[in-house]
Amino acid sequence: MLEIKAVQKVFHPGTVNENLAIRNIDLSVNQGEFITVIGSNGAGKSTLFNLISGTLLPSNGEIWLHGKNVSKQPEYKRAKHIGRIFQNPLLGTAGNMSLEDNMILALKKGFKGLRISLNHQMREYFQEQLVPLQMGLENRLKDNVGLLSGGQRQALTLLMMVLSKPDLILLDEHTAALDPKNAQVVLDLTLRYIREYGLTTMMITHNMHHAIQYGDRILMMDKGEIILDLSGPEKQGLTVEKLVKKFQEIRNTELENDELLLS
Ligand SMILES: Nc1ncnc2c1ncn2[C@@H]1O[C@H](COP(=O)(O)OP(=O)(O)OP(=O)(O)O)[C@@H](O)[C@H]1O
Repeated sequence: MLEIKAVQKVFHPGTVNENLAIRNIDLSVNQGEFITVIGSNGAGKSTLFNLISGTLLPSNGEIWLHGKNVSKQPEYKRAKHIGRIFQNPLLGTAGNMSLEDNMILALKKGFKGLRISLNHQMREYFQEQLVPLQMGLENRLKDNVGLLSGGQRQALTLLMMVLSKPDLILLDEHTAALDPKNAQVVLDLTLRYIREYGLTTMMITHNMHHAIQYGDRILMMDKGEIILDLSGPEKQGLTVEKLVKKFQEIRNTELENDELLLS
């Protein structure tokens, strides 16, 4: 469903600050696949997501989504098909709008153009959706989202993303800014939604244990390249130690820092 063909991204080309952030990436993502993405700081993970979502356009190469070349398509057009959640819990929802208004916006996006208005039935539907979060949000439909905690807000962002029925979801360290308890709640919810709705997902994490434990496939990035791409039995037998060893074999070097090992 997503094809990345020989994509490169150069920042500040032709200047002293020229930076080849994405070297030459080929990647094919299948429908329903759950991919974890790891790599040290500056490896190019977020830049790759920016290229997929259209925040950035590639310097070379092509990006295809559902058989369509979207390489030059602006972000707002791709946003109909791609849901993205960032580390910052404030980014996915509008803090100055109520929960119900936020949710109706997400629902409208999911029904792509249908007129939907907020009525009693809709409120009941929203409440039904919020109950499983176990955060009491079903009783706070009229509260401004700005009043919610970071964990509550990130859980709401996830729910809204599911309501908007994206074809592909990009999770950019979306639990990293939360305290451990809320991070686990949001991660569990993420895994539940991915399973229940068969969401095609790419998830950046600095937690190698999570990267190994979850998903069908693991990508390791380094210096703008995908240096490891494991799935099936190869992924099942992985441990953090084996991953580190593989990195060292591929790069013929010690890890430059222990960022990859943070857990
Ligand atoms: N908008 C930008 N302008 C210039 N350089 C950028 C820009 N965005 C990223 N870079 C550079 O591209 C390289 C890759 O950065 P990127 O943010 O993709 O790494 P990352 O793997 O997501 O790292 P981290 O784990 O620290 O978030 C870095 O050298 C970074 O400085």
